[in-house]
Amino acid sequence: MSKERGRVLVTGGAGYIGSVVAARLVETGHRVTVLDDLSTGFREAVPSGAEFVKGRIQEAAEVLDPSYAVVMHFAAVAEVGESMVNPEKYWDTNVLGTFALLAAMRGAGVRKLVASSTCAVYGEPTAGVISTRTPTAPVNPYGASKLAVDHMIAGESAACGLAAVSLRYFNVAGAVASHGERHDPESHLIPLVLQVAQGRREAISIYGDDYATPDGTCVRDYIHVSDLADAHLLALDAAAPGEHLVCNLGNGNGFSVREVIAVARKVTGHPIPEVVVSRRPGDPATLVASSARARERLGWVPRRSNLSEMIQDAWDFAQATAVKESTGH
Ligand SMILES: NC(=O)c1ccc[n+]([C@@H]2O[C@H](COP(=O)([O-])OP(=O)(O)OC[C@H]3O[C@@H](n4cnc5c(N)ncnc54)[C@H](O)[C@@H]3O)[C@@H](O)[C@H]2O)c1
Ligand SMILES: O=c1ccn([C@@H]2O[C@H](COP(=O)(O)OP(=O)(O)O[C@H]3O[C@H](CO)[C@H](O)[C@H](O)[C@H]3O)[C@@H](O)[C@H]2O)c(=O)[nH]1
Repeated sequence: MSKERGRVLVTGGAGYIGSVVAARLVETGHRVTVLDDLSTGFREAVPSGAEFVKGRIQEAAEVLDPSYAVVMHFAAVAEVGESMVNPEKYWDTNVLGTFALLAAMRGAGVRKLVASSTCAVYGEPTAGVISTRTPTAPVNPYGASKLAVDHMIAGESAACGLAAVSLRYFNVAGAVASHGERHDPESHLIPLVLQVAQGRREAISIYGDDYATPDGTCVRDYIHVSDLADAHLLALDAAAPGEHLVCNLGNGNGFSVREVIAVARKVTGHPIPEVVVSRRPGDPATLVASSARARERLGWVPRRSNLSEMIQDAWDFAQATAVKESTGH
């Protein structure tokens, strides 16, 4: 557990991953302020015990002051498909937004940052698992914008002594208590599959079955959001001033789209009909992590690596959310 007990600004703390980490920070005794514009997040996802400021990261200077010890930066636009058709939104929010956040941190003398990065920065590596030594070569504007952010953070660390950690998540899944994946419209595989099981969709569309993978569908490395929260707390004290530490976070196991659907059938007991449609532009065939550096530098060990448990937790969250929506509370 971190020794840090100063104020923490959590950008994007009304979103899926940010709200889970904000809740964990509150539980472990940190004073948390969430800054979120609610563009994709939900006010009710902000944990009780955290202060909430509705606003954009572009205006972070209005919130940050020297009482903050660290910023945890989750706020972003993060849809691969959308980034292919609306790339300027990705440069605007992810790059210009983070640029403004870093300037605000400099102005307020906040010298620690833990930021969300993504496996999308690696593009489509041809061989083996992806380590932090794998060359970065994004194949969509989302990944390109997040790589630009990582470069910006590296420069800030070198020039201004920022202690920074970029955590490159692979495919985040699962839920923790009342915090889970909830986007409107939803685009991610597991919540969509579960919407079929709930009767909210007729079938799950498989985006292509002609990839060079064992069953022809895309392979991803799914990581439980609770394990991600562990890594964020460990990251609080991991970098030295002037250092930009980059770690991958995944389990090192790949599951195809068809395997995910098969596990979801077992978890939900629903037949979950599938239909194969054309590929989604910008999707790499296979993304599987080596998290060796996270283990070495953060002492991080994933504890919830079972896909069936991740989908069970996501299912419990989806069912509880459906009840809340139907009863209004
Ligand atoms: N979900 C994944 O599998 C995954 C994988 C790799 C990386 N990531 C990264 O993790 C982070 C969180 O992703 P998520 O899945 O929780 O997404 P999310 O959409 O649930 O959360 C993002 C939050 O940021 C807020 N936000 C967006 N633009 C903002 C702005 N300009 N100012 C203030 N708030 C703003 C949104 O309202 C939302 O609450 C992102 O940086 C994303 O790139 C996610
Ligand atoms: O209805 C769907 C939705 C998704 N998929 C497939 O399922 C896999 C997973 O797709 P998601 O949309 O759930 O996740 P992505 O792999 O596109 O994206 C995730 O990983 C990215 C990095 O590649 C980003 O970090 C992003 O934020 C994060 O959600 C992909 O092969 C996609 O083609 C389908 O077949 N049908």
